[in-house]
Amino acid sequence: MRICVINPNTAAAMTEVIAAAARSVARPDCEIVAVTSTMGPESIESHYDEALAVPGLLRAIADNPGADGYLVACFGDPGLDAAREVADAPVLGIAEAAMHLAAPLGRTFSIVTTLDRTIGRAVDLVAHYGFAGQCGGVHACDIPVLELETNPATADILEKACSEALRTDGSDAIVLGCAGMADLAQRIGAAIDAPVIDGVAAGVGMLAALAAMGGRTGTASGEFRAPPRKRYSGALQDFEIS
Ligand SMILES: O=C(O)C[C@H]1NC(=O)NC1=O
Repeated sequence: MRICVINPNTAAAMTEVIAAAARSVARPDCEIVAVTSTMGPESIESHYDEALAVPGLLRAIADNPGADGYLVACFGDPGLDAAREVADAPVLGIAEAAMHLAAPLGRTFSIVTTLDRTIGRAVDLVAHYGFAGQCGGVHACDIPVLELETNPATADILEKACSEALRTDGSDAIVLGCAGMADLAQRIGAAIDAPVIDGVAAGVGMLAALAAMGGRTGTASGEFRAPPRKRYSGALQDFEIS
């Protein structure tokens, strides 16, 4: 089994964090291929960044054919539907996966993301995935994405934000709102004595289960079948990937 985990920003150091989290839960027979986008923003912290991250994500999928599943390792789940039209195997986003695995762990979960400007996107995804009744709230820890790895106080700040979120919302579990937080899930879970779900690990587990069940998208008649062929111009003139 092979699962392709794609960091849609261009920060290779963050991809290493993501890869380690993915491999920490992967089955022995599951190879994790970790990919860093080759074009687009160095981090994704706005709608603008999300939009500009999608071509690199789609290119990464097209350049890694034949995986049994693909994981979009960015909490905004950028380009998820387009990725499903291009991929030849199931595609999950880490926000989607984290919410699905947090739901059975209590009555409600809280999300702790990076900058407060990304809260709205997370709220939209909660509604989109059908968890509006189970998400007690979305909060920001106010650490920029690329500072998660460089700020020595990240773990303490995030632990405090998660503890505050549980108390404020009365929630039972935490969803970490950034792929760059993946290495802190277990430490924070122990510190606040509550389940803390990282979407990278959640996504790898769900994709492995889907692969074992023969799950697939992109059926000949389904919405996520290959897109119609057409010309693209300008910077996308040679962006032929399907
Ligand atoms: O939306 C966010 O703040 C987190 C999101 N941005 C990013 O570059 N990787 C992520 O997981």
